[in-house]
Amino acid sequence: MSNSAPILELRNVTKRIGGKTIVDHLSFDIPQGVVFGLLGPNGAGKTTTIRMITGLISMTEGSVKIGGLDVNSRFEDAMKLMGGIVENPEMYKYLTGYQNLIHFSRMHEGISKDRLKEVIDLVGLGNRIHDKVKRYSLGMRQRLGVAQALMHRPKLLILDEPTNGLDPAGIRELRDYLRRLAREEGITVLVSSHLLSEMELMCDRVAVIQTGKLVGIQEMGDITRADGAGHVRFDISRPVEGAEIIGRLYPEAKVLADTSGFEAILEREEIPVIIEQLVKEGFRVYGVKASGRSLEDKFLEMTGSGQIE
Ligand SMILES: Nc1ncnc2c1ncn2[C@@H]1O[C@H](COP(=O)(O)OP(=O)(O)OP(=O)(O)O)[C@@H](O)[C@H]1O
Repeated sequence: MSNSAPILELRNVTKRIGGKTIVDHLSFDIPQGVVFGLLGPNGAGKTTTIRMITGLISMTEGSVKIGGLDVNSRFEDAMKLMGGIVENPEMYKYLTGYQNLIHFSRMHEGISKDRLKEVIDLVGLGNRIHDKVKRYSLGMRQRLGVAQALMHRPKLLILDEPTNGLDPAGIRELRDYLRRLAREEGITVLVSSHLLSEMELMCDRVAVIQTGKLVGIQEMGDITRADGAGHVRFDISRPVEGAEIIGRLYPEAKVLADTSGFEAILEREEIPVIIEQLVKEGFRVYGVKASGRSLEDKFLEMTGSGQIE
């Protein structure tokens, strides 16, 4: 397998249950070493997709390859390349974190104590690993789960809704070490979430799914690029009046005024037209600032719905 070969390939992956299509011909590739997000509202089919990738349920149609190995025909070899937490990781609360890892290491061949130390350090549990799991915060249990999923050196780590129940500090921590895994260890990470803001911070690339269908794939770099459409802020005199004029000129721009100016979602080429118009109408323009478009805007544009958090 060359370095540029995708670590995960989905082709027309479909799940029908009782005549209902839950996942509908989903096709996408995930390259190595990225943090890839599966984003969609509740019930979009994220968990069902992940359960098919991890072999927990069968596909009705389509194929999944992990590291070029077909999950149907080469199940065991494909699974060796993957580590995942799909359902909540079942840890033994009355054992220490370390005892739990020792227990789970017996499910694989040849995991050394050195390797355990490595994964413990990687998830930052070094100073608490000999505490009982019942004393761990949710974030620490989550990290212990990741350590367990990583011990056999998988190339692909799959986490279903990993931020569920974490507080903002926990989410930031999780995000930082997932990104570190991708960067330093070359591990590819697939995470699912229904929270746009988290995906935007955590992922390099995001696939948006809705009612089981792929709506779009987006590079985070593209979304935050300032030369495409974006949020633009105009500081002007008489902002409410100015906003009204621009709103009439560009009804798609969602113009929003406040006391010192207004903001609008605009294409780059619309900006000089607006400046010209404002000056012509006698407004004083004190400043114009383009900022990158958020994933939320892009998500709304792709799904055409308000189903976001
Ligand atoms: N075994 C099943 N039988 C019938 N319907 C199912 C089954 N499993 C899932 N579904 C339905 O398929 C749809 C997608 O479910 P899934 O759990 O994959 O969504 P999700 O995107 O992961 O959402 P959530 O974030 O709520 O978990 C839902 O409408 C769900 O009710």
